[in-house]
Amino acid sequence: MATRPPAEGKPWELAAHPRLAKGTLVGVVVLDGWGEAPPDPFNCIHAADTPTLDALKKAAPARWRLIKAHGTAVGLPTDDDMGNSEVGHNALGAGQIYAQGAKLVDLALASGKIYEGEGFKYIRQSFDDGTLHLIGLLSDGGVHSRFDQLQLLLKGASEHGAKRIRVHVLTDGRDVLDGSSVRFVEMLEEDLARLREKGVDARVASGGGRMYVTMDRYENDWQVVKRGWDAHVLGEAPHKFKNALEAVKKLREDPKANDQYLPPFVIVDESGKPVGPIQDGDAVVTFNFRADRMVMLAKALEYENFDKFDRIRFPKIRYAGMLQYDGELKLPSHYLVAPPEIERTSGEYLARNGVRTYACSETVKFGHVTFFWNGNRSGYFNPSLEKYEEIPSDIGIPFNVQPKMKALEIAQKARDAILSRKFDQVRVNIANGDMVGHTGDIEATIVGCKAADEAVKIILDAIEQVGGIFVLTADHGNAEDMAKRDKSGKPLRDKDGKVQTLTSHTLNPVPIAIGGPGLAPGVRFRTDLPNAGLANVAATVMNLHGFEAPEHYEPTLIEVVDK
Ligand SMILES: O=C(O)[C@H](O)COP(=O)(O)O
Ligand SMILES: [Mn+2]
Ligand SMILES: [Mn+2]
Repeated sequence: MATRPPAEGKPWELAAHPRLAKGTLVGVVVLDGWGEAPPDPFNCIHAADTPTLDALKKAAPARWRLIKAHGTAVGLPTDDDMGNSEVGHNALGAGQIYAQGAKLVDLALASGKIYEGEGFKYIRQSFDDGTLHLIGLLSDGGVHSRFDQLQLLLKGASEHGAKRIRVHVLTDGRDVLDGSSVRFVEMLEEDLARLREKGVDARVASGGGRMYVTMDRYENDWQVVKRGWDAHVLGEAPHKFKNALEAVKKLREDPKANDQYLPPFVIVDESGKPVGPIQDGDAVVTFNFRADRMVMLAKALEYENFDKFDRIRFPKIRYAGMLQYDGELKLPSHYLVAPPEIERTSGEYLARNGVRTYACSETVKFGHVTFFWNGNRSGYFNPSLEKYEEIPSDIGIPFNVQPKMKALEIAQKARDAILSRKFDQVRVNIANGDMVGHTGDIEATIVGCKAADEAVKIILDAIEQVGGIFVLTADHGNAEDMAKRDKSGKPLRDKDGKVQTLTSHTLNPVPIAIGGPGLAPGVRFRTDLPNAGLANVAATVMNLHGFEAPEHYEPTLIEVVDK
C-alpha cells in the first residue's frame, strides 16, 4: 500500500503516450453499487433487463474484465472490509492506494497517538468543567465509523480526563443489518455502565436513524441535519425515553420502523429534563471518519455564520472531527486524526495538462464524482477547463418508490456535454444500483438497474456519434447481492424462515469495460494484472486521453498491440 516514492517536486506535465493520440473524448461512467456475482434470485443486476451492459461483457477478456473494489485494494484495513463510495472514488480518481480513514484511526488508537495530537489536546481543555459529547454512526460497517473505535475512544477519553461523557447515537441498518441497532445500543450501554462504575458520568443522550437524523449529504436536505441539531444540541425531539435501549426497542415496534429512518429521540431524567444537551464550554467529537455525511453537521457546529436552518442556540464549544472532513475548506479546523493526504489526483494532472472535464451526477452522488474523485477536495482545479453539474435528487421520497432516480436526466446531461464537443472527459455517476440497493427492496432495485442500463445506452450512443471512447466501471458492489449469506454462500434466514436482506455493499469485484469508435484497434486489457483494482483505472484513463500516467500511479490496465 502506497509504497511508491512520493511525487513531490515532480513536474505536472504528462508525457505523451507513444501509441495513443490526444484529443479523443473519453466518457467515464461509474455505476454506483454495481458488482459482479453469480446469477441468483438475489442478484438484481442479473434479474434486471440490462442489454447494454450484457453486450459489453461479450468483449471479455480484451475489453471487459473484473477489478477489485474492496479491502486493502482500496486502502481499507483488511480484505474483510467491503468497499464504499469514498474509498472507491478516491482510488478511481487518485490512481494510488492510500491508507484510508478507517485504517488511520485504527493506527492512531492502537498507538495512543490520537491522545497526543493537537485535536485531542484542544478538546481536553473542556474536560474539567464541561461534558465530552461523541456524535456518530453506531455501526461496525466500517464505512463511516466503527463501533470498536468508539469503544476505544470512550475508554481512552475517560483515561485522559473526561469525567462527563454523552453519546449521541445514529442507528445504521444500511451498512449493517436492519435491526442490529438494538445489539449495538446494548453493547454501548454495557460500556457506559462500566465507565460509570469507574466514576465517569457516561450516558447516551440522544439519537435517531442515520437517513432521517443528522447524516444527510451534499446538502440534499438540511432538515435532516436540523433534526439532529435539535436532538443532540438543544435536547429537543418528539420522542423522549429514559434510556437508549428502551428508545430503539420502542421505536422499532412500529411495523414500518427501520434503523435507517428511526425518528429523533432524546434521553430524559426522572423529571423529564434531557440528560445531555450541548452547552457552552463542552467538547464535541463527531466520531465518523468518513466525510460526506458528517460535513454538514460540522458546518453547523463550527461556523459562526450559518443560515441553513435556525440553530436557536449556538453553544461555544470545542469541536473536533475524527478526521478533517474537507481539505479545501479545512473543516473542521480541529481533528483527532490527520486524514489521508490524497494528492496528485488524475483530475489535477489532467486539468494541468489542458484536459477539459465535465462531471455530473444527482445530488446524492454529486460529491462522489467531484469531491471524492478529487481526493476529498471541493471546488475546481481550473474553473476555465472544468464544469461540474448537479441534478437535484428527489427529497423525502424513498428510493425504492422512485427507483429510476435521475438516471435519465444524468444521461441526457452527459449526452449534451458530449455532443457539445466542449469537453475531453465527460464523467458521471449513476446512482441506482447503490441507492435503491440500500433500501433492501429487490423489485425496486431491479427497476433501478434497468434504468441505469438505459442511461448507459444514451451515453454510449452519444460517444458513438462523436467518435469517442468509453470507460465504464463501478465503485463497489451492492445491487448484485441482496441476501446475507453464510460462509458457503447460502442465504441466511431469520427465525420466520425469511431470507435476511442485505442492504449493504459487498466484497465483490466490479466490472470495467472499454470501447467506443475512438478506441485504437490494438487496445486491450493486459493479462499480467490479475489483482488489479480501482486504483488502476486512473492510469488507464490518462492513457486513453493520450498521456502516459505518472510513475507513482498504479499501473494502467491496458496495452496496445499491433493489429
Ligand atoms: O452513506 C451511505 O449511503 C452508505 O453508508 C454507503 O454508501 P456509499 O459508500 O455508496 O455512499
Ligand atoms: Mn458507492
Ligand atoms: Mn452505498
